[in-house]
Amino acid sequence: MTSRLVQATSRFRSSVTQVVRKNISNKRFKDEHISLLLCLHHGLIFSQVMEKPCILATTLGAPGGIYKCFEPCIEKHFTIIPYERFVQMKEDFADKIQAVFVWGPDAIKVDQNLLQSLPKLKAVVNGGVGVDHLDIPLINSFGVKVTNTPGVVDNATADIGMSLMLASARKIVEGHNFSKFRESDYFPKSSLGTDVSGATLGIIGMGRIGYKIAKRAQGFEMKILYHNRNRRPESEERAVGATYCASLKELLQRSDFVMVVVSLSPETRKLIGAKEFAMMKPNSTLINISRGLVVDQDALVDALQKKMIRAAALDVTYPEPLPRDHPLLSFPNVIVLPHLGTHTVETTQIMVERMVTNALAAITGGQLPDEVEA
Ligand SMILES: O=C(O)C(=O)CO
Repeated sequence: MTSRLVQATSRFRSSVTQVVRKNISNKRFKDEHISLLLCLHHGLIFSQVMEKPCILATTLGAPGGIYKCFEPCIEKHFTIIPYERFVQMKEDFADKIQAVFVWGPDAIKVDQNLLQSLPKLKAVVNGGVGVDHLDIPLINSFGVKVTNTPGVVDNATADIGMSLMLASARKIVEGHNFSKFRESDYFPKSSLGTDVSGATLGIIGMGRIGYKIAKRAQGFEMKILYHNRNRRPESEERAVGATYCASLKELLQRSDFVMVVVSLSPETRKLIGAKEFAMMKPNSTLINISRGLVVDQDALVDALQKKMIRAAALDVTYPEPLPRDHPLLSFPNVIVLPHLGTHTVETTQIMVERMVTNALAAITGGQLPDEVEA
């Protein structure tokens, strides 16, 4: 009798599992259905459905989670647990998650609590290059590695920097708004732009992205200055004709466009503040594509109000996005983007593939292509 019951239960489990699997792979079940089934049959089918290693994806499924369309590339190797589902069913997922995927300064904090709740975690895998939002020593103290995607983001981020510089110089956003909402037929003369060609560009931070910007600026016949922790005579100065400024002050005093590309660290936090704005030319433009906190935003508002600089163009702010009533959004000469540095289909695809490679390496104990050391 007992053995017949065991056999019947086992047949029932296997037919339920097959139905669930088929419907998951055909995408006929919605997330809620899957969650419900997993709850109902927890213990019966769970281990069979979750046969791939699990990752916790922190913003994949969020409203506007742009990475959703890249799920197939991840799902080849992993079962994705969106953060929202994890929060609802922590006990079910906690000991199955082996990697956490985060995208830049994500809404979700990888903190002590989260790390403590994931005993099988091997890696925190970051999309993008900046890892200032991750406490690497803390993460490493749990025996967990951190990876990012260097190199992959350089062209797209440099392109955003150039787009912001050109858009600000040539009043692209103001011109568009005039065309769309105009109250008269004449674009005001006071709205004349300024030349990029032949102007002086000061790049703060001559890493891989700074170098890509310098290469692009060369095509615009710009004079290129740079300020960096280390001088880069071989690759940067000779290749792109950039001139090193040992002091930030010199760069600020000489540049028509100041492009901030440094990564955020305790040394670069509020690197550009009231003192620095006072050094800039009154017709200069500040472009920030690094992290919002590298610029003191209150000092920027003050500098714009006092016309100490001509304009600002920002891909990054704090917070992101800015509240709609933030004073920076009230200036016609300020462009604010919602951190679009890497947002192209091609770059994001490569970024996700690199994240998958890093996660697989961490889980299988292989060599990590992009480990970030503390
Ligand atoms: O790669 C990053 O960290 C970025 O923020 C690109 O904009």
